[in-house]
Amino acid sequence: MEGVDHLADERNKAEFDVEEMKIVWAGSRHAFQVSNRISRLVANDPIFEKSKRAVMSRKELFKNTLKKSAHAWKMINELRLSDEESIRFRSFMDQPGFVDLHWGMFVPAIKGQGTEEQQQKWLPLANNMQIIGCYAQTELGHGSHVQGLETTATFDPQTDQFIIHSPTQTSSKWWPGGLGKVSTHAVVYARLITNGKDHGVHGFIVQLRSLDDHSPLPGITVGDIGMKFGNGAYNSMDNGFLKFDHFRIPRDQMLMRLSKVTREGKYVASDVPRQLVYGTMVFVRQSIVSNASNALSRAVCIATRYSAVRRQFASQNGGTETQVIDYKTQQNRLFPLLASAYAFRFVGEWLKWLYTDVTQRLEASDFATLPEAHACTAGLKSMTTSATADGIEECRKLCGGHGYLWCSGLPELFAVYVPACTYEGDNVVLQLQVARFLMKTVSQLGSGKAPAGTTEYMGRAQHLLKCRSSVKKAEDWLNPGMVLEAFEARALRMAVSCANNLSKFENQEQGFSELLADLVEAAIAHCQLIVVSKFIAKIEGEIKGKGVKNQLKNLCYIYALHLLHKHLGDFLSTDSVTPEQASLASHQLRSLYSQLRPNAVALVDAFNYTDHYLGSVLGRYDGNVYPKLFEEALKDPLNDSVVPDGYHEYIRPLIKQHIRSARL
Ligand SMILES: CCCCCCCCCCCCCCCCCCC/C=C/C(=O)SCCNC(=O)CCNC(=O)[C@H](O)C(C)(C)COP(=O)(O)OP(=O)(O)OC[C@H]1O[C@@H](n2cnc3c(N)ncnc32)[C@H](O)[C@@H]1OP(=O)(O)O
Ligand SMILES: Cc1cc2nc3c(=O)[nH]c(=O)nc-3n(C[C@H](O)[C@H](O)[C@H](O)COP(=O)(O)OP(=O)(O)OC[C@H]3O[C@@H](n4cnc5c(N)ncnc54)[C@H](O)[C@@H]3O)c2cc1C
Repeated sequence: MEGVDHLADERNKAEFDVEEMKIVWAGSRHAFQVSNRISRLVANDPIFEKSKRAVMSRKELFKNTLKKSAHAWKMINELRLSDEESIRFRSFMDQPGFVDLHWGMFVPAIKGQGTEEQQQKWLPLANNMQIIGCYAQTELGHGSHVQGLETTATFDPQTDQFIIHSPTQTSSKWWPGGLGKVSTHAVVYARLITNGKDHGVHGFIVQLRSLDDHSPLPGITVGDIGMKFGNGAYNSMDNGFLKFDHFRIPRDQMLMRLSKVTREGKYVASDVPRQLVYGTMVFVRQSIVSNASNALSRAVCIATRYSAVRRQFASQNGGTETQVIDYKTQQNRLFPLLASAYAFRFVGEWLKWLYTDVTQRLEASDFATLPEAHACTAGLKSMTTSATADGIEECRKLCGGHGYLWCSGLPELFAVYVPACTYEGDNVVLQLQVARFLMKTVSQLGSGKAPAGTTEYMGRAQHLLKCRSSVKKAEDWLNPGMVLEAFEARALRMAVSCANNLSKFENQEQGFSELLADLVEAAIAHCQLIVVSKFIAKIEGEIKGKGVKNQLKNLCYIYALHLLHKHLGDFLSTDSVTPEQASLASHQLRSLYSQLRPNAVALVDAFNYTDHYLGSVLGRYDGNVYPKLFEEALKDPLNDSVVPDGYHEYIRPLIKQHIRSARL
């Protein structure tokens, strides 16, 4: 029934102040107000309608993205929206497009790697979108191995120019978003060569297309790399290829904040770590962690509301059928994902703080925390995106058959989200960076250099390598100290075990490659510890609103104990818990699920998502699922006619042939 809230009973059960939880979720009252206002602004504008994306051709979808982006830009300017509001605007617009790379990577690359002079020249043009840029790093032959890139930038002292060239087919740029059809400029990563010497990979600002008619400049071959996974989905983005044929740019278009080439062709490296050339990736990895909580919370919101609407099988005493959310199996699959969405939100907030802190330190030439910032951004990007991609797919299954329908919103969400496990660094490659960092930290234990930040716990190795968990009853698993100790012991023991095994190899690099799988596991254990510890820190802070803290505590322990259950092998094999303690954890987890159950719908309402943003018939706020599923079905182009196109060519002859042969 239209206008009826089919989830009203669920909402009435809530034991906490949902409005206050909305503020916790948003991060602050101000952030909530911005999100609330901007999400409704987007939802109420018909230009941002998105339900037809699955049936649009690639060209229609791309043009629709251009239209939406241009309209968004007009509104942003007319309404004089702040940066924060504009970022929210883009997020609620919910359509991947060239603007993401322009604002998300091109502009940050110039800010991070350009000199003051270069920033003054290029940023006003980029900020006004008089030029549109992308981030052209990956090539056909190399993505992960950045030092293996083949594009060259050779300095020509005669003309004071760099000659940008793609010497092989594998050196063609391949994948950059916004490159295929839109970008006028790119930050291109190429091997810098001066006087015949290769100085490794550096960034250059390169104009690709004419600002008059958009045609590629002579010496540039550029286009789109073709359709990607899923209908609609990430196909709104023009990921592109790019080949240079001895293309010339002025010397001052090398991004020279970190190192430079003089008029005479002398290469001058500054004393800052060369890894700062990877700074844009660190920035984006940090933002991807916050985005993981957005994507996962959307999927969880859909699956939770639908699980409360959906009923299957009568209870034993007859009567009404059971809401599927009441099955313990459903809770065991769904509630940890709900808890993960909150966990990733809070670790995302913390990572933003860490990123701001390291940026300020770098400006003051303090590079001490750079390795940790790299390890945290890489590891958390990897861990949260993998868990989110798996979580979205689990939510689809939690919605049964209807979850597979496009209008559930879940297939498209999955198709758009899943490349996050690959872009900005393949998730395994990134965990190996964390593992390297951990092995270095372990090797320095006892050297007098106390580990700090997220590896501080390793400084308590003497205790953590020996301790036995003191959990004796199920409620002990609600003790933050006991939970943390189990996670710290597991992470440290896995890292130390890897380090011990590594030390048995004469050649460290060979040992590292033999032990890759174990190293990844150790890195994941460390990252999970970070997420658990930041969630615990959150619930130990000040939290307003009736019952809000209590709900967050339940979510925090569900998050931690489900990880313990999922990775029980690690916890048992490292003796971090006993089988009896593990069984007490499972008991506690079941009890937490029961406590969470009446609050489940209210906990997803706290995300404050509009129906437009969710884009799901199953996740509608009012729970009016069945009539709307019919409405959606009837909108499908196949239902435009009763007898389908192709009947006369292909169905009728078959049937007629059958009738003829049956008569014979
Ligand atoms: C119209 C509306 C407008 C409104 C406006 C709205 C605004 C909208 C904003 C939108 C924002 C959206 C956000 C963006 C969306 C993103 C979309 C995705 C697009 C995807 C882009 C990409 O994928 S770009 C390409 C990414 N590529 C990679 O990630 C490559 C992965 N590989 C690497 O990073 C590295 O090569 C490595 C980490 C694998 C290292 O390899 P290697 O060992 O060979 O390294 P080195 O020898 O170079 O270095 C070794 C040494 O350095 C340390 N190190 C490595 N990386 C770093 C680092 N980043 N920082 C610090 N240190 C680093 C490494 O650990 C080693 O240290 P040792 O001590 O020597 O061990
Ligand atoms: C949707 C999308 C958007 C993108 N946008 C951009 C963009 O805007 N700009 C840009 O420059 N790039 C972009 N990329 C490229 C992206 O950054 C790379 O694809 C990514 O970094 C992975 O690199 P790769 O493709 O070389 O994977 P590969 O490294 O070839 O990975 C293949 C397999 O090998 C494994 N592997 C590789 N190295 C190791 C190792 N050392 N140890 C163990 N296993 C290993 C990986 O785990 C993986 O299983 C985009 C990619 C996608 C999918």
